[in-house]
Amino acid sequence: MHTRFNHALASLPDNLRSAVTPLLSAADFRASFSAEQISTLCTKTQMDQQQLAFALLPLAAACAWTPLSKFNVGAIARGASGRFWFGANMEFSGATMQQTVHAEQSAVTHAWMSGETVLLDITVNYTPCGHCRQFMNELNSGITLGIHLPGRQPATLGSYLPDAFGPRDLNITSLLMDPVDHHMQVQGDALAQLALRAANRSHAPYTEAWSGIALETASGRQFSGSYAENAAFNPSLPPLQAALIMLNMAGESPLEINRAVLVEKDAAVLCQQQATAATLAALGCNNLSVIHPHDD
Ligand SMILES: O=c1ccn([C@H]2C[C@H](O)[C@@H](CO)O2)c(=O)[nH]1
Ligand SMILES: [Zn+2]
Repeated sequence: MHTRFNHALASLPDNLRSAVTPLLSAADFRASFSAEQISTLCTKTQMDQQQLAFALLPLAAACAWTPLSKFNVGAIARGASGRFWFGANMEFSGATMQQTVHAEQSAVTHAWMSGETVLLDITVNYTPCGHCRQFMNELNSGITLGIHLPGRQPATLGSYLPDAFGPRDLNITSLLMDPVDHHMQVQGDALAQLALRAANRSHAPYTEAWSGIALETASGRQFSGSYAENAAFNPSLPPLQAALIMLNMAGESPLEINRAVLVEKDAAVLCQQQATAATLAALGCNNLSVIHPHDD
């Protein structure tokens, strides 16, 4: 089991701690539980799914990477598949504040990158900031997404974001988590192909500046991330952040990246390269290659 869970695990009720420890200890644990695992945990703890989500939040928050604030936010997104997806905030020393990942963005992106196509709700240990409310308004579940906070009545994103500005205001019908394929192609090794697949799945209906990245860590594992654009532009999540979320959820350190390949559409109106290189450099990785594919 990753040592980051030790402290949070000790704070859980006894029956939950004993039921969840073997799951956290699995070699392939990636900060997510299947519907079947959730139902077993509910039975063993006599909790319903929502009580369980609240009870698991300390484990999600234990995944936070917070060198700046030491303020650990945990989120758990629940997919239509019945899976629970952890999310946690990530901050980067030596980069800019804009590179920060919020826990809600982490949980949403974790689910999306893993193949979930609809989210039902999200449970968070603090109230979602305005930026996260706007980020989540890009989802295909829209304002019906459930929001669960400790000590509050369950509510919808719509009630937390009245008078919302969203994709429809810009006549966009393709929403975040809708499956897409941009059919770009590149030559290159396995890491380049992984980055390409991420770019082909990216959500960038406002600019069509599709991009994706793949990272290889010192242990040889590879992680990819797709760009997620937002109707309000600024809350967009760059591809590097999506890949860092996946790397972090899998229990790897952002300081152990050896190599990165960024795939971004040729002659696009945006450019991820400089910002990506700057944040990677802050994490000690100066080995970024960039590939510009063409449409097929
Ligand atoms: O909705 C929120 C608000 C803040 N944070 C994180 C961002 C930053 O890392 C830290 C302090 O704002 O908390 C979240 O993850 N979600
Ligand atoms: Zn936020």
